[in-house]
Amino acid sequence: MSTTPVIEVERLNLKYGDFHAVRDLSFEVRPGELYALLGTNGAGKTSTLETVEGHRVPTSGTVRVFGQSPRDRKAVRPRMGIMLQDSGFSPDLTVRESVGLIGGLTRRDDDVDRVVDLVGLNHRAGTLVGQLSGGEKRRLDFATAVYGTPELIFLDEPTTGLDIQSRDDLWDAVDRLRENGSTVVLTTHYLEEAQQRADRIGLMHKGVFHREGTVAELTRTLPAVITFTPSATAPALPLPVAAAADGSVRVETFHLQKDLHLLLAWAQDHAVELRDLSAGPTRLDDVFRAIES
Ligand SMILES: Nc1ncnc2c1ncn2[C@@H]1O[C@H](COP(=O)(O)OP(=O)(O)OP(=O)(O)O)[C@@H](O)[C@H]1O
Repeated sequence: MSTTPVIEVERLNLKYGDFHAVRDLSFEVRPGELYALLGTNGAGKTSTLETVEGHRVPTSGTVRVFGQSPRDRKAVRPRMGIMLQDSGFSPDLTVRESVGLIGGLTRRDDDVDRVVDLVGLNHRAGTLVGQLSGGEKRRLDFATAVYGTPELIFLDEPTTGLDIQSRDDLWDAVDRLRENGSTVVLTTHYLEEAQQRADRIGLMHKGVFHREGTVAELTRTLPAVITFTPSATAPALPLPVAAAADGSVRVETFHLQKDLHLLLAWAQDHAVELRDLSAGPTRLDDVFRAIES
């Protein structure tokens, strides 16, 4: 597989009038990666993605997709599938007719029924778009991204409005596309999905990267947390803790396994019950919450 980046963004700046929405942003997405562009509201994710997709001209900086300008639509557009937040299909067309239009719009070939089946809408193939539920419409949006199995797929909040089964189905379909070699760029506010699936994450805040790296690299920057409530008669604890008014205590540690072992051994030796014990690695949510603190 080629190691030339699929997407190269170098010192991208985007301004809306006097407002500087994206500042000197640089990143690349490698072949076969699932790259998640995450961030706080108004961080500049949509503006960045619109530029990478070729819909917006940078104020300054360079964006290359497959080594070319994404504004070169003929060369680049057929190679990328975009799932927008709303594809804007006519409510008067059926699902099958709508999926049939995607080929003409994207200049990719595929079998309409295969795609309808892939996005789980075969039981609705003859239904008018205007009569679909919110989740079914979202699956139709997904069809625009996967039609013709493009090399690069943009998924903008793909699972918003989907029930758990539909989410699993969508991610199964994404997994199959990745097995086939597709590169995926994801935006989502469901951090768990990014934590589970992203190879790398660009975490944006106010137009720049707050952090960029693998989930492990991002979460490693914050301590893991152990919380529990010791019994009132417990002897001195074996670790420094922060106590809360309700009697619970909190341990912050970069050595979770070692400190948890120490604590459990101490509790066993002193016959102390650690009520409501919880211990876990740092989550992406914590990295997010730390942005503004
Ligand atoms: N057309 C526009 N004109 C003026 N300002 C804009 C325009 N589009 C976006 N902005 C501003 O630029 C900033 C970045 O917006 P953008 O939509 O890229 O952020 P985002 O990270 O996608 O946010 P969200 O998570 O809330 O969707 C925001 O402050 C937004 O108000």
